[in-house]
Amino acid sequence: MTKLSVNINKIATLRNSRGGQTPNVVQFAKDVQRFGAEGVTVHPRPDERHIRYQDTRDLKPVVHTEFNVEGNPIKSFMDLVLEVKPTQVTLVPDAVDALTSDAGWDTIKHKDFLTEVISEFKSNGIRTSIFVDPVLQMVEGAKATGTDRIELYTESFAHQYGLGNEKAIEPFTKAAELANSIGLGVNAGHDLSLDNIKFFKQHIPGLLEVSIGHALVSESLYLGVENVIQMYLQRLQ
Ligand SMILES: CC(=O)[C@@H](O)[C@H](O)COP(=O)(O)O
Ligand SMILES: NCC(=O)COP(=O)(O)O
Repeated sequence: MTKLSVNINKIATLRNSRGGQTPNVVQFAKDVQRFGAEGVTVHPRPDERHIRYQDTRDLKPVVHTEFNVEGNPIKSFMDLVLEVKPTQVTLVPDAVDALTSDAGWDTIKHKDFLTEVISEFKSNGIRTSIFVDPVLQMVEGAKATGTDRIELYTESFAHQYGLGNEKAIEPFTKAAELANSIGLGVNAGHDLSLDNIKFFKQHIPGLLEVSIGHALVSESLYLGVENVIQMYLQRLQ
C-alpha cells in the first residue's frame, strides 16, 4: 500500500502572502485527513518563507495520520524535530536560498554526518528517511547510514514523463528494487501529480509513501481538495 502524504507548504505560502491566518494551515491539515489523506508533510526552511517552525508545533496535535517533517538537519531544524517528535523526519540537503529542493544527498561524502543525525532521531523514536537521487551508489550509501527509508527525488521523472519520455522511470525502478533488496523502505516525492502518479506507482515496487504538495494544491484550484485527494487515492491503489 502506498500512503498519500499531503505537503501543505503551499497553503502556508499563500497565507504568508497576506499575513493573518487565511488559509489556515491547521484547518487544512485537519481537512485533508478528513478527506482521506494518510499523512501530512511540512518542509520548514530556515527563512520560514513557506511553512514556519511554529506551524510545525501547532500541527503536531492535529495530525493523527503520519506526520512527516522534511528539511536540512541544521541545529534549529534538529531541535524542532526532536521537540515535535513527528512520525518521520526526511533529511533534504537544501541550500538556505534554494527556491525548492533541487538535489538528493551525496550519501557517501556525507556518510558520517548522516549516520550521526539518523542515530539521534532514531534513538528518539522518529523514523528516518533520506532524500536521494535514483542512483544505486547513493541508495547503498543511504543503507550504510542506518536510515529506515529513502525518499526518491522525482523531479527528473516528472519532467521527462511530461515530455513523453517513459524511459525516465527506469533509474527509479532500479533504485527501488535495490532498496527493497537491502531492507530500505521507499518513499518518493517532488513534482508528482495527477498526470504522472499512476504510471510512477505502477513501476515502483514497494512504494510506501508519496508526499505531494505543489501539484495537488494547484489541481485543487480547479477540481476541489476533497475530489483531488480521492483522485490520488484511486491512482495509488
Ligand atoms: C523535499 C521536496 O521534494 C520538496 O518538494 C519540498 O518538500 C517542497 O518544499 P517547498 O514547498 O518549500 O518547495
Ligand atoms: N517530498 C516532496 C514533497 O513533500 C512535495 O513536493 P512537491 O509536490 O511540492 O513538489
